[in-house]
Amino acid sequence: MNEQQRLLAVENLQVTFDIMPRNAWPWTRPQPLKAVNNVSFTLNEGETLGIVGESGCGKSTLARAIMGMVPSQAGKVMWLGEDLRGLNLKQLRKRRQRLQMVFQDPLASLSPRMTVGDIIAEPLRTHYPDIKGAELREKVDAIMDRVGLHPHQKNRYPHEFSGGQCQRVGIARALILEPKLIICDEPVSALDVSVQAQVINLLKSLQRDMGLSLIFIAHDLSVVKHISDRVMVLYLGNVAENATRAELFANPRHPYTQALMAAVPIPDPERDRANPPAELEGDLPSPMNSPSGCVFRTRCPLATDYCSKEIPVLEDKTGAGHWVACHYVEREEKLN
Ligand SMILES: Nc1ncnc2c1ncn2[C@@H]1O[C@H](COP(=O)(O)OP(=O)(O)OP(=O)(O)O)[C@@H](O)[C@H]1O
Repeated sequence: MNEQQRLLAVENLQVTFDIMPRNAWPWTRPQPLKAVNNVSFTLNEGETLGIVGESGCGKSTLARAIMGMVPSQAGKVMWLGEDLRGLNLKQLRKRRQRLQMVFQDPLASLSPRMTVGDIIAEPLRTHYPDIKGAELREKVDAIMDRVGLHPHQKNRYPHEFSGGQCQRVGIARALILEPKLIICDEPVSALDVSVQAQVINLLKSLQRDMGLSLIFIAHDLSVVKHISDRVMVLYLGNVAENATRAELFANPRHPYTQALMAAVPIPDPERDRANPPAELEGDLPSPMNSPSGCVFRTRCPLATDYCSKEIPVLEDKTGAGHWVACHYVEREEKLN
């Protein structure tokens, strides 16, 4: 590790929901749905981690579990060396000043009855009630200006703004407490393609100028490519692969990552055009009934009998931080 400070270390995090089957008898027991299974990763100050995977693979649940918005049953969420899972709500609220979230649906995540100025000021009012009047207005104006909104728009309501502008309001609200990390849960997937690039560029410039760390969640590898330092691929609540952006895009190793790449026709000079990876077939299995052994085996072109018996360990296959959970990806030490 370099000199950067370790902000977040998620260790073997597990989130299970108890689900009542449809048309269940009153005496039926709820069934466990493993949404996040033994997920581990680290994030340093100033770093951006992209998290990708199909719909339902546990990205949002992971984000919410880190924030303490859904309960996790096992593991650790080490934030600046302290396990957030061991804190009570009051302590957690205090830590959340430095740990903010931006949500997928910009309009739905903003209160329709509040002006955008009040929405942006609310976290400051809650955490620092002494800041008011001109000082509060100045802070709101400055942050609106920083995210590309005109401060004179602060008396308007969210429905008067476009989707992209609402997302800027959401980002301003997250920024006003000067966080160290913002978890962006699919912040651009509800936006038009032309607006997506603007919001991604805004986040990139904020990250650079303010030394922020970001966790950027998306379905699409092409979206995280432009913003991430590292990329983690999730499948059915499990980490399939985690590598630097350059490594992952030049040399995707897990068959699931390869299939995701094949599904997104991005013009990419690093891709091997002669041997394109196979596209993904079939649907994501239900997390209430995960396949035994390797969870990806039912859709994997490499799967053998062995994969149904043994769970692959997430292993650094290069010795240089390219983590893959697959029995058939060979270890190959990188000689530096
Ligand atoms: N509050 C909840 N109660 C029960 N099950 C839940 C809850 N939240 C999520 N799930 C289930 O957990 C699994 C993971 O869902 P999650 O929303 O985290 O996936 P995702 O990868 O973020 O999907 P998307 O990209 O569609 O948002 C899904 O099977 C989902 O139905």
